[in-house]
Amino acid sequence: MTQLKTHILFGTQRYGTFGGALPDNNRGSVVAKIIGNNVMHFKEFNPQVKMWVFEETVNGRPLTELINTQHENVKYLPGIKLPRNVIAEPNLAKAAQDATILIFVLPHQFVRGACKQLKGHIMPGCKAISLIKGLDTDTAGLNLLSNVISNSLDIDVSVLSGANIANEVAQEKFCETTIGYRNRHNGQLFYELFNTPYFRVSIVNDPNGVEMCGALKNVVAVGAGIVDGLGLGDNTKAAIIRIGLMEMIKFAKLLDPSVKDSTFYESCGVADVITSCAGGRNRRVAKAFAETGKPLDKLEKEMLHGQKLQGTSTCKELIAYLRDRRIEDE
Ligand SMILES: NC(=O)C1=CN([C@@H]2O[C@H](COP(=O)(O)OP(=O)(O)OC[C@H]3O[C@@H](n4cnc5c(N)ncnc54)[C@H](O)[C@@H]3O)[C@@H](O)[C@H]2O)C=CC1
Ligand SMILES: O=C(CO)COP(=O)(O)O
Repeated sequence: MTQLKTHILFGTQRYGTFGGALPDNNRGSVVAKIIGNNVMHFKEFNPQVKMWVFEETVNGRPLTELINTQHENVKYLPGIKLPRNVIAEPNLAKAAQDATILIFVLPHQFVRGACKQLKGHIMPGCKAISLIKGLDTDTAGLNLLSNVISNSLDIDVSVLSGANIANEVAQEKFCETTIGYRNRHNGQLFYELFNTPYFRVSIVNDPNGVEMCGALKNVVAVGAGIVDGLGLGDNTKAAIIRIGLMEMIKFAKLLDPSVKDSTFYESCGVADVITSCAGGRNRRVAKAFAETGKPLDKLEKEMLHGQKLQGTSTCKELIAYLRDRRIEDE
């Protein structure tokens, strides 16, 4: 309750949700649904949620206009009603205008571009949370996307990650998720914003651990997909999952020795590895790759509407990092 009073002193809060997604997986809209409902329950939150949507034409009309009139992302999340207080906005700077909280839910390759557009257009003291599962691929060396956002915009960035396949969350099937905070006050604020009876949030003071889990599990899921595509069986897949999790821990600690073991037992750790190796896109595309031998970019076009598979780009970053370290060590 102390937290709530403090928020009221700050005045009302506005939100910008950054993201959209593919037909079978729309993380941005799913999150907008959760937040749109939750802000109605706490009076320190402004009841209007602005959602930046990468604009496109659907049946001859702008997608944002369709969302705002039908309250449904008819292209990417058909059949799921969005709360009426969620307003789609095609202009990024306008969507972020007046926001005191920014939620980043977009594919990793667009983060730097979005930050560039946002620079100089956000409220002082604004705070952010990143739901992105991937690593920055634009610079040499490994870089967390929360750092990219934080350094570009000079704001505090928490992280949310977990076993959260978007379709299932959209249907309100029970799951857990993990928020990693740097600033406890912000962690608690984001707990209030995201927690629901079907989307149960835990908060931990290990943002780097939470973020690395979300990026690294994609690599394990690619391995699981290859095992499935080659028909190697469930025992082999279980071995990939077990060894993969151990390697995730080892790698995360190599990058940041302060990462906590306990984080890997949260939803962002073991649970996300399991769900991604069972039902995620990384697994699905890798399985098709092993089965058909088609080039990856062709499969990305066919199965991901041209978006990049996160597991493989993360793999490339990890290999380059390990290679550079070995060279330095020698
Ligand atoms: N889909 C899922 O089940 C989950 C996704 N996530 C994470 O959420 C983030 C977003 O993932 P998804 O919603 O699945 O999207 P996605 O990876 O399927 O990408 C498609 C989305 O990117 C948008 N887009 C295309 N061009 C763009 C541009 N130039 N700038 C900005 N956006 C553009 C499109 O509007 C489309 O909505 C990713 O980091 C993902 O790892 C996290 C948990 C679950
Ligand atoms: O992160 C996810 C589930 O938690 C979704 O994984 P994919 O990106 O492999 O679909």
